[in-house]
Amino acid sequence: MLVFPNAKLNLGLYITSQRPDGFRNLESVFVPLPWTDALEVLPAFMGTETSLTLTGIPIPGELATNLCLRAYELLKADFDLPPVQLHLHKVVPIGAGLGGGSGDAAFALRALNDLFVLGLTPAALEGYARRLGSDCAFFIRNKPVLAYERGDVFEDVTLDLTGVACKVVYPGLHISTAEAYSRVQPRTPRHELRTAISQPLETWRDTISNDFEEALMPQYPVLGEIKAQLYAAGAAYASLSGSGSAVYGLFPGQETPPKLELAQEYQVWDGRL
Ligand SMILES: C[C@@](CO)(OP(=O)(O)O)[C@H](O)COP(=O)(O)OP(=O)(O)OC[C@H]1O[C@@H](n2ccc(N)nc2=O)[C@H](O)[C@@H]1O
Ligand SMILES: Nc1ncnc2c1ncn2[C@@H]1O[C@H](COP(=O)(O)OP(=O)(O)O)[C@@H](O)[C@H]1O
Repeated sequence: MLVFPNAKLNLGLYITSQRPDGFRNLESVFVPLPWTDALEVLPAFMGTETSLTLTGIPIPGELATNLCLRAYELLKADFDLPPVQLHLHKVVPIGAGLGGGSGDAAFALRALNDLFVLGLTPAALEGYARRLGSDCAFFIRNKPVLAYERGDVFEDVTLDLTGVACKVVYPGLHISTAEAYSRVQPRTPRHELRTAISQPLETWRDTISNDFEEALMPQYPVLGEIKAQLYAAGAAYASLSGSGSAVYGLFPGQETPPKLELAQEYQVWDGRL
């Protein structure tokens, strides 16, 4: 079975309070971004052990800690799964605020559920996904949602960005999510996100923000520079995604996003949501 785990963007991100479990409560709108990895999930050859092979962007950390294998082990603890042969071709930048690893984990759960006919409901899959990372549960629904608490409790949101031209710029800084959180002081959001997101996209520039920007932009000026370039090029809305370091711009009404003069080592995704 071949699946294509996509990335996500955060439209607004407010870190509202510290939780007793060490995590922060947040408010954010998550939307799928069709920048994808490719993940193949097959039953292993008879007599062979579970394996994971990797191509594409190198993934830091031990192979055993890869979220695809962790997803398999999590289900194996509850179901009599046979050994599997996994192959991940990594395309989505890592440590970019695009949830690439979380998407792999959620798509691995979904693929294993389908391949071995486990009969898990979307709600049950979300439960497993939550145990692999705060962001993972979103990728089970994989449609725009308002996210709360650890980023794993959702409310539906009326938002149709289908076809909106989008540019994502990844300047190659790997920012650790835990470190980024440690730099932010939780506070009450200045605008109500549910109300702001329901207004025309052109108003978001004044009403929707990401708390990580204030915390990270002084140390990494390149993030603010890319955001300014996206606005100068005509973006109706531009922001850091998640805890960075990817910055995106939305260009409604345009066929394709405009070209930008960027440093060569930056990775760019141009497309439509
Ligand atoms: C910031 C966000 C916004 O969507 O995305 P990314 O920038 O990572 O894509 C997420 O909250 C990232 O979720 P995820 O990447 O799954 O984080 P996890 O693995 O669960 O946690 C990594 C670390 O981030 C911190 N953390 C994460 C989520 C949360 N609600 N509060 C936290 O304080 C904790 O220090 C935790 O140890
Ligand atoms: N399949 C995977 N793809 C990417 N990162 C992974 C994967 N499995 C584990 N990781 C670990 O997850 C971290 C990055 O997660 P990712 O979701 O790509 O970034 P972000 O948190 O910025 O959205 C890295 O430390 C990486 O080692």
